[in-house]
Amino acid sequence: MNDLIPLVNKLQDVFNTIGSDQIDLPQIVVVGSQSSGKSSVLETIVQKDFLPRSAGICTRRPLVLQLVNTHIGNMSPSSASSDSSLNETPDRAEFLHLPNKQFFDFVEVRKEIEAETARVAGQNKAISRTPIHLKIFSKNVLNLTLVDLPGVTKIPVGDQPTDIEKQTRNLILDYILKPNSVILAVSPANVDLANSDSLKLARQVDPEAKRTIGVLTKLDLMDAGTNSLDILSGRAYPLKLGFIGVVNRSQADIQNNKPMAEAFKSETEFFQGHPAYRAIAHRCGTNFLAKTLNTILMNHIRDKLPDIKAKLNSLIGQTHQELQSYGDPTFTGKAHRGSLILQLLTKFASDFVAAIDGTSSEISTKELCGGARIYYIFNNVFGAALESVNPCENLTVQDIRTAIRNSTGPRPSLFVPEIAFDLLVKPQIKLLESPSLRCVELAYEELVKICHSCGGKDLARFPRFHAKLIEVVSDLLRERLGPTSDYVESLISIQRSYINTNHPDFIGGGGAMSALERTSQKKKKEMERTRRLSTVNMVLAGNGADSPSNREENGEKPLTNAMSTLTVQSAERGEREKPSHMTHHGGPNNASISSLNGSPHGPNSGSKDTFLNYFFGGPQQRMDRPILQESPHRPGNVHNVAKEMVMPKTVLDGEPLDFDRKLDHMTDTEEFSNLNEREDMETQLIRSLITSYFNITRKSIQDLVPKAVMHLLVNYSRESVQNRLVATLYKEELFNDLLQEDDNLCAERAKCKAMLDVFKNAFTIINEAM
Ligand SMILES: Nc1nc2c(ncn2[C@@H]2O[C@H](COP(=O)(O)OP(=O)(O)OP(=O)(O)O)[C@@H](O)[C@H]2O)c(=O)[nH]1
Repeated sequence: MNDLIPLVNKLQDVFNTIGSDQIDLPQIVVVGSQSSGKSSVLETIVQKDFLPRSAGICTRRPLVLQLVNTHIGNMSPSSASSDSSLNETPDRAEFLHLPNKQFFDFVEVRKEIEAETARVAGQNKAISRTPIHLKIFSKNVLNLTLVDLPGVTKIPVGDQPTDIEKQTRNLILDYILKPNSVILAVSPANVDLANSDSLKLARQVDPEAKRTIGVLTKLDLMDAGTNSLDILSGRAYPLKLGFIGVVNRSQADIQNNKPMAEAFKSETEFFQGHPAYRAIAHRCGTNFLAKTLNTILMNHIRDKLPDIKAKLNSLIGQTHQELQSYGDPTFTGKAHRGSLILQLLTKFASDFVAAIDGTSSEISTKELCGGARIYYIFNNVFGAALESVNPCENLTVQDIRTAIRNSTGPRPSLFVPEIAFDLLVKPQIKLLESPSLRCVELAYEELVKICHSCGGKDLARFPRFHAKLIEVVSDLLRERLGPTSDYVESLISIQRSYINTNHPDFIGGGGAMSALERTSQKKKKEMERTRRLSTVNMVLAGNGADSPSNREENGEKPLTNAMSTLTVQSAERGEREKPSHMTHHGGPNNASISSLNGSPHGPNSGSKDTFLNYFFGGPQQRMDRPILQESPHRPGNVHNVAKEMVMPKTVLDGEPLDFDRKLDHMTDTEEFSNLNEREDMETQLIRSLITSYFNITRKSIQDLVPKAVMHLLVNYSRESVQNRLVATLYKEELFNDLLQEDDNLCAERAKCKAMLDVFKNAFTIINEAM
């Protein structure tokens, strides 16, 4: 049983070698406010002057103190040569940070503690969390493991930081929070217990007071007539482990170098001679405290050992697993290099393919990744980008009019020419190029991202190999980016190279006209309604009516007039051009006129035969476009209307034409702002034709670009990645370089290996002891 404390000391030693605090080993933690007498208690237990003493704060680093009783043979393995020599060994001390040095002079021990404290915590009054490990071998001590902590301070002194109180409290809490710590709460008897910092802290972490043992110091300094019997007998403040009263050396005793043995004697005399404590003297004093602590610690260890063993078992499992994750260094040897390279390379390639296909085992449930992101790019990003393009983007009235004029050449504009539509729609199709190329880029960027996430933990071990794999796949992707972008660019060029007005979905001239007519009629009706309302208002106001003739005088021509004009022209063209399927008669094409003017045949019957249908794809004319020829039959009225559209008004009116001025105004927007009704109609017509054709092209681009990206970029790289990697990297001369392990990883593996050894060692120690 008495071997249990050395056992924990052994475990502590083992864990100290790797600085691991994963196992919460049973230990006694000494807690108290500054100058409450903590160090004095420890010194009395050890029966040696070995701790720093000064006016201010002395303990500035945790001191883990292992007391080893040499009388019963509890020597450290390093120093124990034979059992017979044990009793002859003088008391000595060893520091963990000075493994090869033994201290026989305890003044030197104190100096070393001071120097080591200053080395880490500095020369001022600051504190540090790094513990000092000290082992004392003596025949006068009982086996114990105690931790002396800095005392709780309230006000910073000297160079102490302003939050010194918080720092100290946190440090103390770190130690006493561990469930396997027994709290030795030191309180000076000459201060009211209600103000005891140590008991307050202990209660925070041990509210049931199960693992707190109280120590009352300075009982000799209590006011005359007062005593702490209530506390010591457990009536004032109940603790399961009880209170023990001690009397340490006073400052004067220390200064006078009062020997420990004498201090012991004085303490015993104090309790035995004190009227209040005489009855409990056998349960007071440092000697009794040391014995009690020894028993408490042993019982505590005995209780906790099965848990510690179980914890060690699981730690061994975890650490073993972690060690495996760093890879086995033996497999990088010459005999295995080739197969290792091939295995990692194949894993990388299959990760890449799996990420694209969405079959990866590490698929995220938090965000879109891999192939799903490519799908998202196609359907959402690219789709939305295409949808946002306005078919008539940057297309002003002026552009349309200029295009119409330019496309008629030196001749006056008679019809809305196909060439103008062609001229105008091509640059609009070009607007689809930029989002399409961006779609290629985005898919490319996604593939690059995918390749960066491939390889997993196995490859983290070989950073150079990983980087090389990424480089090769990135090169492959970059190679494919050019051809894919070129192809997509040519898809747009293909669309622009031939404007297929025969496309079944194209609205055509007839459709556009009908739509326009519907809109204009709607507008007209609205205008009529407004006029009627205003007429009523005027009549009511006693004013003249706004007759239709008046309106025409004011230059307001009904829209249908212009439509009729266009239709009449179309009839005339029909006459002149005589498509083979049309009947050859002298007058205008009545069917067309009637259809545009809302004939009972409806817009879908005769309207297809208007001149616009002819140009922009009326079903009958699409296949057999007639040759233009001058018709000898031109009814006067039609001729005049057409003439009016062809000839500038000034010429008709006989006014002299100022050519220079007209030339200046050719590109003047003002000219376009005063469009006549027919010109307005033409512009609107062109716009709706462009929109219709653009929408057809957009739909087809939206369909073709993702297909091209999948075929030329995604599927290509997916299928060729493995071959490319093997061809580029599976080369004997590269193996050494590729299999260079990461330095950090090697260090981590070594640390992990050491940890595993420690856990295994600790497990064996416990197994042997139990
Ligand atoms: N008379 C008397 N003086 C004591 C007793 N215990 C401690 N002292 C004195 O109180 C002062 C502080 O004691 P320490 O043991 O240094 O107190 P500490 O809690 O370790 O102090 P820090 O480590 O600085 O927090 C010293 O001068 C001791 O001599 C006691 O039981 N009786």
